[in-house]
Amino acid sequence: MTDDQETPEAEGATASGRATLPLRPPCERLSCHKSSVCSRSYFVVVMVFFHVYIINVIALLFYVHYSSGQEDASRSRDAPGGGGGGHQRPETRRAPPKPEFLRDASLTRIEGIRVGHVQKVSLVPGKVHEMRTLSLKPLLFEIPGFLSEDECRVVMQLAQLKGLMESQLMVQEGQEELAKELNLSPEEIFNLLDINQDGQLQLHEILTHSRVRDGIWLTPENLKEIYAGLKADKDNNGKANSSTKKHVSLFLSPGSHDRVTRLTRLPPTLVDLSEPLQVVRYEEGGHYHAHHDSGPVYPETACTHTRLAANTSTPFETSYITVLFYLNSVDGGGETAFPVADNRTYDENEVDLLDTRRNCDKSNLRVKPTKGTAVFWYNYLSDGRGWVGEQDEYALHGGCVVTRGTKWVANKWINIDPDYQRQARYQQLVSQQERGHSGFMQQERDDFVE
Ligand SMILES: O=C(O)CCC(=O)C(=O)O
Ligand SMILES: [Fe+2]
Repeated sequence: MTDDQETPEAEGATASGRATLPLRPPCERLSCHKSSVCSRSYFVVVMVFFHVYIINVIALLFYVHYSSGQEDASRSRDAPGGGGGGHQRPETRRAPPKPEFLRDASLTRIEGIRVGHVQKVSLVPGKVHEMRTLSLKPLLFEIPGFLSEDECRVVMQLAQLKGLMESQLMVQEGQEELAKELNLSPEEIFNLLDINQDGQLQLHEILTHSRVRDGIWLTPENLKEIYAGLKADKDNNGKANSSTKKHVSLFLSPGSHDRVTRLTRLPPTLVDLSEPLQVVRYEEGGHYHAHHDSGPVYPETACTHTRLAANTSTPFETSYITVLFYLNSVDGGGETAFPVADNRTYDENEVDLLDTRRNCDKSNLRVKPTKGTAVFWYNYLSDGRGWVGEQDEYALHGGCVVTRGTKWVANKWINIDPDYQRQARYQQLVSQQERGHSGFMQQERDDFVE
């Protein structure tokens, strides 16, 4: 290319005679053009991004607001008297709300970890107990020193006292023998019964221990007779009194279920509504063939403790957890046997594992009765959702023959209906009954005291 071969702009500029402007290279022009186009598109792109960003932020805010609104709605639906207003998820996505009295009723299951594992548990202030895993199938634990010596004695004496009361009411002729066996002074009896230790025996304190048989309770007249028999009613005014006031901690007093509640980590209501402690005494030669503490639940015989609510009480049959207390150390035999614990290998056609008289020695696990020790086990598996599942066939157990001395045990069966809704209805009925009953008790007390 020569010097004459100018660019068209250069030529034009020369021809027009206009002042020659410094020529900008084409690329610069182009760049200028490009820059203006670019800035517009750049602006558009930026604006688009900006809008998308704003829309995203708004959508996010809506989402946060919407989901917290849903939580509030479900919370208010669960709350007592919650109207369930506001946004609600479709019912299919949520289990039906629990009734108020079972809101906290998810059944905690204690982990066994492995056989021999020891975990520390805090059951009473200032004391730590050790809980040892004895088997995983059934989930079975042993807690030495759960009851003090005094508590063991009190439970045994109270059981004897109740035997005496029953004999006074039912079998007059057995009375003297039992009274001798009881070997308690009227004052000691008084102290055992005087739950609040106020030096007076209120009717409800007697009634706490006066369920004679299923559905049969002592009447005020019976109690007057018993008072007279025990010479506790010194003024003969139907109101018992005590001259000495000795403090006896009553394990069976209302609220004494605390320790069991702490041990099992179950909702307190479930423990409180379970049947009362059952004390059993075995003489030499006594035994108890292997059995389950709970039977299958059929709709028509459904959970007998549900029937209690309909005024036909006990026997209870659905023990979710059994807590067994050894009230004395047995001189010979009397172990609690778990024939198939952790291992179901026996040919059960050859060995009758239910027969504790013959086959206790073949049991996979035997617990030696030691005064104050408690063992507890789950008779049911979990349903995986915090409620009672299938019955645990490994929970089979029995009492081996007492070869020397006597054996005293107390059972605390924690009754929970495997049918969650039925348990809920039962608890509702009981709380209604209790509200009505407290009025009745007050009336009875007034009548009795004067
Ligand atoms: O006596 C024992 O060791 C077991 C008692 C028992 O299983 C029961 O009373 O249900
Ligand atoms: Fe049992």
